[in-house]
Amino acid sequence: MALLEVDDLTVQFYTEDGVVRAVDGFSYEIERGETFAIVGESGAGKSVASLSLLRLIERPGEIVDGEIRFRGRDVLGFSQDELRQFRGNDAAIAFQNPEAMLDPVYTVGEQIVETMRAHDIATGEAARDRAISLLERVDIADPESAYTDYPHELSGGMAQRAVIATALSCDPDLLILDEPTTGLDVTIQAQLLETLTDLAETFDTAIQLVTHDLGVVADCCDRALVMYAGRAVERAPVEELFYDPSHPYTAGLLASIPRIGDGRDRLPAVPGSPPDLVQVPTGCRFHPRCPYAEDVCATRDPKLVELETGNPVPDGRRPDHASACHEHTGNLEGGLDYEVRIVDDRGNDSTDSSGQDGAVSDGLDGAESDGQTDDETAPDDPETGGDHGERSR
Ligand SMILES: Nc1ncnc2c1ncn2[C@@H]1O[C@H](COP(=O)(O)OP(=O)(O)OP(=O)(O)O)[C@@H](O)[C@H]1O
Repeated sequence: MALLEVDDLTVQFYTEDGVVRAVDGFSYEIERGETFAIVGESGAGKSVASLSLLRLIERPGEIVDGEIRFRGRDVLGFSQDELRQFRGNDAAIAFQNPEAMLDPVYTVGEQIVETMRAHDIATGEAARDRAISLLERVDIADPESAYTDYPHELSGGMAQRAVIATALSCDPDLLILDEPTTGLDVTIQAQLLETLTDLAETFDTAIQLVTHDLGVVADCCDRALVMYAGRAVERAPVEELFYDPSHPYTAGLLASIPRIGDGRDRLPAVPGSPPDLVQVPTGCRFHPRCPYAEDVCATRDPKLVELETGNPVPDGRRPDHASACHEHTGNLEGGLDYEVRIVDDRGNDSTDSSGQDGAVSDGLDGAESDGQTDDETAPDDPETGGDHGERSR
């Protein structure tokens, strides 16, 4: 049994413009201890999907369908008491904006201790010691001093670490991190990602990482799900996603990551913008932006299918690699093959390609799992790809 199973999750917001289906029939699962990414452009529904896990969707929003199971328990059926226990003890969330999570009138230490007290984890001296050791675990240089600091006395990176320490204080099995590195300096970002990878291993904590930045995914995730207009369009182990993307949207996102040896002045982004979620396009939601769209794409909604079999992904089954594109159900007349050019740090090309017209992905140094992080290179070096967070938006 997976740690977390999400089946057919559907979340709506009732707005003046109409019903926004922010998450629509969304399914995935996370195993114990794994680092799983949900990636996509702004407005794809990543945060709404994450908030739903802790039942934090508020009016005018509502979870209208689907199931969320945590270690087999039905989260949507929890009583208020069970929910209170679940939040923090089983699953915790840390948002991009530390200011929104840390109360300015209490010290960092007081906030971590209070979280532990509220969840019956520790009180008094034991809570203080545990808080300081957590601040140390998230690599805050002087944890004793950070303990007595007010949030405004911490830098952005340190405040983000304090938020993560708070989220970890009740030893959750699942830590949800929503854009944890956005807005941070490249070097700090790389250090934080390293800390997260270490934490996941040491605490055996699963991480759901929400990001628009595929570079971040390459740095620290095991598997990833690409989300577009409320739906999963591709799911795969990270290496496979980078080296063998099977959805044109994923390939488009990959093409906008700067990389070593990239001589382009401007990085291509996926053309166009995400659809209005009140009135999503018919057929494949991505078809108006897709360079390969054929007639069938405008009329028929592609299901998420396993690439190996071409069959829909059964509920509760973890696919190796799945994609929601007519290409993989044989409905497209022309075939899609992306050219993937891997450029190593010596600038050598090794192109693995079946080649095709107008391939969009070319070069993926971010996928190399050689342990090298951006902090080993100059932050403003255009060849490091370190500022991909800004540019891939
Ligand atoms: N409180 C709300 N009221 C109305 N609609 C909302 C609300 N919150 C979210 N939405 C809708 O849900 C969609 C998905 O929002 P969500 O925040 O999950 O996107 P995201 O992928 O996390 O993007 P970002 O990275 O910008 O946060 C939005 O485009 C918006 O239409």
